[in-house]
Amino acid sequence: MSGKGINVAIIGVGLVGSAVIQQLSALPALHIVLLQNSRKTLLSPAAAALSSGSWADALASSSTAALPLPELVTKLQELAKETGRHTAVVDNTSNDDVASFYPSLLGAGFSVVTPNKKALSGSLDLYKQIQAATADAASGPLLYGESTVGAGLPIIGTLKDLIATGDEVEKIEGVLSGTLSYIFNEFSTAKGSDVKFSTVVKVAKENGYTEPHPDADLSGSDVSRKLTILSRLIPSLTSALPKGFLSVPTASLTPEPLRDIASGEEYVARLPEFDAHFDEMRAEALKEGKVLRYVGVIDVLKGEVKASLERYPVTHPFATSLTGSDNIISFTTKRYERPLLVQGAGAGAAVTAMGVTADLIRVAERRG
Ligand SMILES: NC(=O)C1=CN([C@@H]2O[C@H](COP(=O)(O)OP(=O)(O)OC[C@H]3O[C@@H](n4cnc5c(N)ncnc54)[C@H](OP(=O)(O)O)[C@@H]3O)[C@@H](O)[C@H]2O)C=CC1
Ligand SMILES: N[C@@H](CC=O)C(=O)O
Ligand code: NA
Repeated sequence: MSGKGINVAIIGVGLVGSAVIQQLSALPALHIVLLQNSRKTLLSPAAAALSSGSWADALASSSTAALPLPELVTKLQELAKETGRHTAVVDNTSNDDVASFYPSLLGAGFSVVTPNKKALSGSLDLYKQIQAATADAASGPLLYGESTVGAGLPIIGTLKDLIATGDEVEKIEGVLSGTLSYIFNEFSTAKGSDVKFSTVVKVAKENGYTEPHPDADLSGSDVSRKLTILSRLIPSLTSALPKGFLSVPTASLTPEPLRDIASGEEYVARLPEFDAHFDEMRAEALKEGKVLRYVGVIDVLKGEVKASLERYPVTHPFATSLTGSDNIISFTTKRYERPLLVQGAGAGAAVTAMGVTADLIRVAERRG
C-alpha cells in the first residue's frame, strides 16, 4: 500500500468487529478514526488502545452516545477533511437500519465494507441504489462484502473473477452455513450417530457457532441470503430474484410450533420435543447409505435457486471432507467442467475479520 492510507470507521464491535480491530492494529495505513456500537461512539481511538484491546473499556466509558447515522456522516466528513484521506465505513452489525443507510454513506463519498448480509440480500430497490452509488468504479466510492458469503473464504471474489474474465457459470452448489455445517457434521455421520439434534444445536449455541437466535440459522434464511448475494452477481440471474432472499425457496428446519418464539433460549429449551422427527430423517438417510447436509444451489442453466436439506452418499465430498463449521462451495462453469472447489472455515471471528480486513486493504490500494 502506498499513499496516505484511508480512514476507517467501524460500526459494530462484537465478535467480528473486535477481530477486525485487532487485525487493523498491525496495518498503519488503515487509520481507525471511529468505533461505534449500539450505545456509544469513540472518536479517534489511541493506537495503543487499539493494539492492547483497551479500546473496549474506552468505548464503554466514552461520554459520546452512539451517533445517529446522519451525524456520523457529518463527523466522518470533518475527519476526512482534516486528514485529507478517503473514508471506509465498516458495518460489523447485522442491523437492518445500518444496512439501509449504505446509499447515504456511499452518497457521501465513503466506501463501505461489510460482512452484514442484510443490504446485499434485501430489497431490490436498496440493491439498485447501492449499485447506482458505486457505478463510478474508477474514482467513486467502493463496496466490498467478501465476508457476507463463506466468511473470509474467496467466494465472491472468485465468482466476480470468473464472470469478469468471460467464463460462464453453470452451477454453484455448496454448504454455505457454518452453523448448519457444524450441526450436520455432528448429527449425521457416515458411521451413524446417536446424538440428539437438540443436543447438537444446544452445544453449537453454547460455543457461539449459532446466531444469537438459532432460528436465523435453522430457518435457512442465512443460506438464502447468501444465495441471493451470489445470484445477483450472475448477469443471467439478476432479474430472477426481484424480492431478494425471501423469493428463494428455502427449507426451514425450525419445527412449525417454534417459528414464532422470540427468545433463542426458549427455542433451544423446546427443541428436544422434536428430536424424534430429526432421528427419523437421519435413520432414513443412513438406510440409503447417505448423510444429511443443508445445501444451497444456484442452477444457472435451469434458472433455479434453492436452499434445502439433502441426502448425500457417505462417499460424497460433502459427507467426507467437512469438519467443524467448514463451508464447501463448488463452481461448475464452462471452463471448470470439473468444479472449482473452495473449502474451509465458513464462520468464526478471525476468518470473518480476515475477509473484512482484506477488503479494506483493497479500498486502501484503490483510494488511499
Ligand atoms: N460471526 C461469524 O462467524 C460471522 C458473522 N458474519 C456477520 O458479521 C456481522 C457481525 O457478526 P458478529 O460480530 O458475530 O455479531 P455480534 O452480535 O457479536 O456483534 C454485533 C455488533 O453490532 C453492534 N450493533 C448492533 N446494532 C447496532 C447499531 N444499530 N448501531 C451500531 N452498532 C450496532 C453491537 O453492539 P451492541 O453490543 O451495543 O448491541 C455489536 O457490537 C453480522 O452481520 C454477521 O452475520 C458473517 C460471517 C461470519
Ligand atoms: N451464522 C452464519 C455466520 C456467517 O455468516 C453461518 O453459520 O454461516
Ligand atoms: Na467470503
